[in-house]
Amino acid sequence: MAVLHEHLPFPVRRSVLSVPAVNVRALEKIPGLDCDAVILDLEDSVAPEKKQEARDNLRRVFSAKPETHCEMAIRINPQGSEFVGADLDLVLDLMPDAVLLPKVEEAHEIRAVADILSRKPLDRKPAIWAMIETPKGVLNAAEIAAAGEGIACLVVGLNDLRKETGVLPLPGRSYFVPWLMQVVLAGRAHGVDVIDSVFNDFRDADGFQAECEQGRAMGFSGKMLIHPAQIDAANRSFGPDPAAIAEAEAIVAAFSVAEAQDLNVINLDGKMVERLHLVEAEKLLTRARHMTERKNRP
Ligand SMILES: CC(C)(COP(=O)(O)OP(=O)(O)OC[C@H]1O[C@@H](n2cnc3c(N)ncnc32)[C@H](O)[C@@H]1OP(=O)(O)O)[C@@H](O)C(=O)NCCC(=O)NCCSC(=O)C[C@H](O)C(=O)O
Ligand SMILES: [Mg+2]
Repeated sequence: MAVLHEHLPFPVRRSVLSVPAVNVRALEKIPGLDCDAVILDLEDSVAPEKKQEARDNLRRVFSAKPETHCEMAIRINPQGSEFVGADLDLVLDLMPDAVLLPKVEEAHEIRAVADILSRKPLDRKPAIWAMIETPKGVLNAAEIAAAGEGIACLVVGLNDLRKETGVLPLPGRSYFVPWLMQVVLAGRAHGVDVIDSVFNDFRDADGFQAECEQGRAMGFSGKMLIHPAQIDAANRSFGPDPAAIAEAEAIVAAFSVAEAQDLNVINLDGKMVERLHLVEAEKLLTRARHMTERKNRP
């Protein structure tokens, strides 16, 4: 699983595609998709009477020992549901890169799952990702991000949040923006990655592009997706663009000359550039190199 990610000092999660675990045809497509991560969904996209069939499908997927280019997360059913025990047993058997918990509202939910994962002696434990998709989840996002114990990513779920709050889906997600920013701030404060919500109308390419750009501007690392047609636009929007790469290269070059060695701030073409920008530039170039390597892999 996720072989290229292991060589990266930080994750790349521009495009995080949800694939219903009950849909065999969709599961078979994963190796050919250029997304950074896949969420194998046992929750909302799987009817109650199909949950076991969906788990069996995932056993087959993992028995093929997939060495995919992307992270593999399994989204389990909510804690307290009749399905979660069997879902967690599956996670312990299959050892995906991450387990995604839906509708998380309090930090103890993260710790409970971390505790279950820690009962099995494992070299490498699945990371814990949390869906923030209820009013309480948004209010407690900082506490959830600070739960420690393997929490690695917050994923916003606006479908549930709309259902729970009655806030209307207006253009530009106007009334959701403060809550989205609250999740971004919570994640960034605690070194936890943040992924924007799905965009349901997968045939509306312009609307999707606009929402990716908005998510990028808000500070999200990437977007949860529902359809393969959304992958390229998400990769473009959340990946470094050519202008940003050129700027990063100029910053690295400017700081590498002998006269800049003992300077913390320099003048680069009339703009103040500090060493913190150098760190950012180096990170961006590493990300860009990783993406090019992945595109060029055989
Ligand atoms: C939305 C869909 C049901 C549409 O599916 P379909 O009608 O099959 O679309 P297409 O005919 O356009 O599909 C073309 C081919 O692409 C494959 N496909 C489609 N979706 C996926 C996918 N997600 N992963 C992999 N492959 C996919 C189809 O099989 C077609 O293949 P082929 O027949 O060979 O041409 C469907 O896209 C879908 O089910 N999407 C995912 C739904 C899902 O995962 N829902 C849960 C996540 S959303 C969420 O979590 C919300 C959150 O909780 C919140 O509260 O906001
Ligand atoms: Mg949801």
